[in-house]
Amino acid sequence: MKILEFDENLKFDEDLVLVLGYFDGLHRGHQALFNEARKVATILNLKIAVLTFPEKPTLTFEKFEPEMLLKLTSDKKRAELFAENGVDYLIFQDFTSKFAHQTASEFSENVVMKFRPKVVITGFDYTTGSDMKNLKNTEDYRVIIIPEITDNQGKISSTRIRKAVENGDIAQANSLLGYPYETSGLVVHGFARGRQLGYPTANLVIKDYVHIPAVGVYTCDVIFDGGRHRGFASIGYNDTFNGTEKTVEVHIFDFNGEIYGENLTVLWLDKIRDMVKFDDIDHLIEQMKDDENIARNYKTKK
Ligand SMILES: Cc1cc2nc3c(=O)[nH]c(=O)nc-3n(C[C@H](O)[C@H](O)[C@H](O)COP(=O)(O)O)c2cc1C
Ligand SMILES: Nc1ncnc2c1ncn2[C@@H]1O[C@H](COP(=O)(O)OP(=O)(O)OP(=O)(O)O)[C@@H](O)[C@H]1O
Repeated sequence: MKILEFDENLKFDEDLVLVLGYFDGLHRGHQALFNEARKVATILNLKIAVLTFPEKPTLTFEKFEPEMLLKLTSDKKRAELFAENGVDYLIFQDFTSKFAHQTASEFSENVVMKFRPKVVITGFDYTTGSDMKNLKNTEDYRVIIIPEITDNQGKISSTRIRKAVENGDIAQANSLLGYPYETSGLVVHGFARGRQLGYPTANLVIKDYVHIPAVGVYTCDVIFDGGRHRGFASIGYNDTFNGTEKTVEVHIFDFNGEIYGENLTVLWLDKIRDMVKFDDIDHLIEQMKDDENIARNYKTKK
C-alpha cells in the first residue's frame, strides 16, 4: 500500500475505485465499504484508493477540546487496517476550512476527479461539500452508496465504539469493531511490587493519543516476541497501595522474563471487574487468583 498526501497534481496510472471517509477504527460499518470496494475492484480490474483525513473533521467545525484528538487506533495501526482491507493507495488531505467550504460539485471537480475514478464508494450518511449533498453519478464515475450497517442498538459507528471503550465495555467495542480493541505501549519500570504479589506486571506507557479502556481489570492477549500470549491487565490507580498515578499494567501468564524497553500490544478481550481498594495484600492476591481463572478460561470468539 502506498501512502500519499493529496495534491492537485496527483496522477494515477491505474484505474481506481475511490472510497471516501474518515474511518476511525475501521469498524464493521467501514468494512462493508471495503468489502464492496474489493468486489468492484476484482470485477472491473481496479486498484482501491482511499481519500481520508489525518484528524477528525469535527476539529474544523467545533470548539477545540483535547479529547477531539483522541483516536481508536494509532496512525500506524490505522494504516495497517487499511492495508488489511485491501487498500492500494491511502491518500491524506487536511480537513481545512477551505476544503470543507467547497460545494458538492466543486468537491467532485477539484478532488474526486483528480483520481479519475471509475467508481466512488461512500456510506449512506456521507455528505460532501458545504451544501451537504450525497455524491451523484456523473459521466465519469459511478457512485455506490452502502446502506447502513446496524446491530440491535442502531448504526455501528466510531462514536459508539469510543463510548464503549471509555466505559470499559470491551465486549461491546469488540463486537462493533469486528476485531479486538488494542493498545500498544512501551514497557517501563513501576514500583516492582507485582513480583511480591506473585504476578509481575509490565507497566506500559502509552505514547499514542488513543482512547484507553476505563479503569478496571481485564482479560487480554499480549503480542510480543512474535507471539500472542494470554494475560490479565489492570488499568487504574493501584488503590490498595494508595497510588496517585493511573497505570496500565499487564501480567503475561507463564512468562517471567525482563521486557523493559519492549513495545507490547495488548488486545483487550473482556472486562473482569472494577478496581477494588483491598484492606491488605493477601485479599488482593486472593482476588487476582480468581481473576486469573477467569482470564485463562476466556475463549476468544474467532
Ligand atoms: C489482573 C490485575 C488485577 C489487579 N487488581 C487490583 C485491584 O483490584 N486493586 C488494586 O489496588 N490493585 C490491583 N492491581 C494492581 C496491583 O496493585 C499492581 O499490579 C501492583 O501494585 C504492582 O505494581 P507495580 O508494577 O507498579 O509494582 C491489579 C493488577 C493486575 C495485574
Ligand atoms: N454503520 C455504517 N454503515 C454504512 N456505512 C457506514 C457506517 N458507518 C460509517 N459508514 C460510512 O463510512 C465512511 C466513514 O464514516 P465515518 O468515519 O464518519 O464513520 P462513523 O462511524 O460514522 O464515525 P462517527 O461515529 O465519528 O460519526 C462514510 O462514508 C460513512 O458513511
